[in-house]
Amino acid sequence: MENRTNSDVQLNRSILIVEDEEVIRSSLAEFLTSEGYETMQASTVAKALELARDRDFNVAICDVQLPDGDGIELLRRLQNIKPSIFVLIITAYATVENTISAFKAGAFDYLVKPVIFDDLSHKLNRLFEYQKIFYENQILRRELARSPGIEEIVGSSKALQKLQSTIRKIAATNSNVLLSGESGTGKELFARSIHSNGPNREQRFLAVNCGMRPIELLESQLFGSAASSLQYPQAEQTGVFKNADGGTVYLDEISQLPLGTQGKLLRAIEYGEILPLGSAEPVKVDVRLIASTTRDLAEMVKTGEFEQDLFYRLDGMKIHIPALRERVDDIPELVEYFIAKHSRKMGKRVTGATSETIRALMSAEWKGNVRQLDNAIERAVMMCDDTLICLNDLPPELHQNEPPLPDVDDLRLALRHYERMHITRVLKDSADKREAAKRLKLGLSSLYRKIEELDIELE
Ligand SMILES: Nc1ncnc2c1ncn2[C@@H]1O[C@H](COP(=O)(O)OP(=O)(O)OP(=O)(O)O)[C@@H](O)[C@H]1O
Repeated sequence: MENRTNSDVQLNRSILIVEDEEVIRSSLAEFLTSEGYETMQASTVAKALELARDRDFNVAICDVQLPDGDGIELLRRLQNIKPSIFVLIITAYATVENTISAFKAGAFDYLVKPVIFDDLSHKLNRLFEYQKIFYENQILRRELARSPGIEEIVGSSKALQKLQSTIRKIAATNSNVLLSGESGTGKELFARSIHSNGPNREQRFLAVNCGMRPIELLESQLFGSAASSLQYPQAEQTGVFKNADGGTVYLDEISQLPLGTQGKLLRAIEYGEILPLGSAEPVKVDVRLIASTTRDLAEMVKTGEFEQDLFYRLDGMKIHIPALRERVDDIPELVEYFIAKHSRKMGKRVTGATSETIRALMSAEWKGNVRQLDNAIERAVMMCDDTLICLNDLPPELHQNEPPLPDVDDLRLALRHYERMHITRVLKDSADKREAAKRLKLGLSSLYRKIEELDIELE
């Protein structure tokens, strides 16, 4: 557990001043510098947004009337770029309308012109005090939510909710389970969750990778071996089936289990009995078996690579974990979770990602699924010099080939852009349009209509 206390929260004391009147702007800058703050100055909305993208600050003081827009609109756009920003609005008159619209838009407080420095100083002190408590609470909430040892399955897409509900039902039964899905989708995490929600949660959960070779080592790891027979002195003598007696054995990538070993496993399932290597004495065991596979076991039965009876024993309780690209709605939550995890580990204060970064992450292919996303975020947190991860912090392959993202706020245009990117990618990855339509869960004629509507170029 990380030893972080509330007093570790170090606030960034840079302030952006957005004011078109040069005299007011520079006198504010001079006063704030003398109070120990770092300042940046902008005279227009455009310049303020440019600075917000490039520089690190979390407080802005904005005039309500600017040559190219108004301060309230600027506040909204600043919050899009830096969601954690605190804004003080400067108004010419303290009218009720002005004040209400500033607070409604999310301003922390407002100042009336001419700005009284004492008043400004007082409001900034209050703001920084509040900001400190805000960050401390955020850290505490995360610490509480992510206590080590508790397996957390992150995401709330429809697919994941359905999966969680199936898992809860299956977990309670103590039956054997087969988890299928691409590498990195979270099969082991789900296996642990099944175990810890099951009746034998107090007992052990032991995992073995079925790709382990040579076969004797794998078998002695699984079923144990009589001491005299040990060719491999490092092998376990008791084996995981016995060590996990009463609990769960997780067989990772069961498709790699040699045929001979599959027969022995079937015996363990059917009769609750194992035969340690080099022993003539069967040993009784009572374990829940959870196996995972990235391959289609039914196909392997057809080609004679997988024992049919073992397949039937496992396939009854099969759960498929969808690939990450099939549940993109989980990505923002996973990103937040991994940012918190890695920034805590690295002692950094990265609190999120810009919306264009989230968009890029949601349109990536994620062949390595959640594991690849976890690695990408770890790298991004390491690269990030700000409080928010931006596109350039991502591994190059994740943003170099992206078509330019629309610089628009219009939701319909942004969705159209995303839809176009998504359909183009699925088309590229599919053998033909029929397959693409199936993957997109669209009728073939709807796919043709989309291609035309969205002006998608076909290769
Ligand atoms: N929904 C999730 N929430 C949080 N972390 C996740 C989630 N899914 C996967 N992970 C994390 O992603 C990584 C890969 O998951 P895991 O090892 O369970 O995948 P797997 O499908 O068993 O992979 P493989 O087939 O390669 O063994 C782990 O660090 C896991 O904790």
